[in-house]
Amino acid sequence: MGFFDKLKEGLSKARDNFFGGIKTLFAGRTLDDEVLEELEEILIMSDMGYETANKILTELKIRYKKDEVEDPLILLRDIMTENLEKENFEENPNKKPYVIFVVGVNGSGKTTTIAKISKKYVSAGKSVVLAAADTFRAAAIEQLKHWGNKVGATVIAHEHGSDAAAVVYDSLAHAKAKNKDVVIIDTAGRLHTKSNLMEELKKIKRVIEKEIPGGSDETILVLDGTTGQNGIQQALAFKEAVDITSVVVTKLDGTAKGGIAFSINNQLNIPIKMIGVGEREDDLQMFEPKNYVNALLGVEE
Ligand SMILES: Nc1nc2c(ncn2[C@@H]2O[C@H](COP(=O)(O)OP(=O)(O)OP(=O)(O)O)[C@@H](O)[C@H]2O)c(=O)[nH]1
Repeated sequence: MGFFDKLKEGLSKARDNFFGGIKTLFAGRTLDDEVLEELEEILIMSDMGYETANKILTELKIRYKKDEVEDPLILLRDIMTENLEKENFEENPNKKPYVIFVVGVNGSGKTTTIAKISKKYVSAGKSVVLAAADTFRAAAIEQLKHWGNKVGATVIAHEHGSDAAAVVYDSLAHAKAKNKDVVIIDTAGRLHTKSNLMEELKKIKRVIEKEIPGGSDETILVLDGTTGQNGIQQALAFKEAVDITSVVVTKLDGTAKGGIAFSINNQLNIPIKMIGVGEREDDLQMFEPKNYVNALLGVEE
């Protein structure tokens, strides 16, 4: 299956329940008040947030009149796509070691994401170090070792319960000493309290900044796409603690809504890097706004 077909299959719940209805709604009709009202309802229900839905509608009304478009669905597709486009920060993959700091609550899909990113680098001939800095959950270290073995990355781990920042320090020292290309840092998704977790992440950030000029190259937040507005609140807390550079949204196959991507872009103002649309490893794809919107709306192009 090609990646667009996978994306389409993964987003079928969101398309069947919300966005796909727009195609039927628009079919053979002009965009009168009745149609626009129904569209507004669909957009708001999809989890994209009231403000974003209104922004898209306003733009649609203006451009529909001005551009004299033939197919309003394509115009809507373009406006939704523009709404998701956000310039990604500049990656400098030749910097050594290139440091990727990964955060997110337990179960969001952090491990799957780290495995996928590691594999990408190893396949490109780069040496990868994985830092097992989730020392709180016993199984997390084993899980990371398993993935390290599978993809061919070195895993630096201490004992369960040890200081997470020390694991990060050792991983960076190892990478520098052995001239490794990439360091990916796995972190805890839960500690005794939320403030403990944020303090631990800040401490790790300080260690990275001390050891690597300019700090981490990327700080990725992994977010479960089925959590809706709760997930956005969660993301704000992480953003405040560690300056997120991009978001990976997982489990989009498990949501009937799918508007969360728009909320991330607009409410959090952070670009989306990848999306997960299934449990298999190759279901985590680079995020392409136009493909995403085409798959949601059922537009073939
Ligand atoms: N349906 C679906 N499941 C996913 C996706 N991404 C991850 N999962 C599943 O979600 C579960 C949690 O993923 P992990 O990668 O283990 O998550 P984690 O954040 O590392 O969680 P902990 O190990 O608990 O910290 C696993 O069962 C994954 O297979 C996705 O895009 N779609």
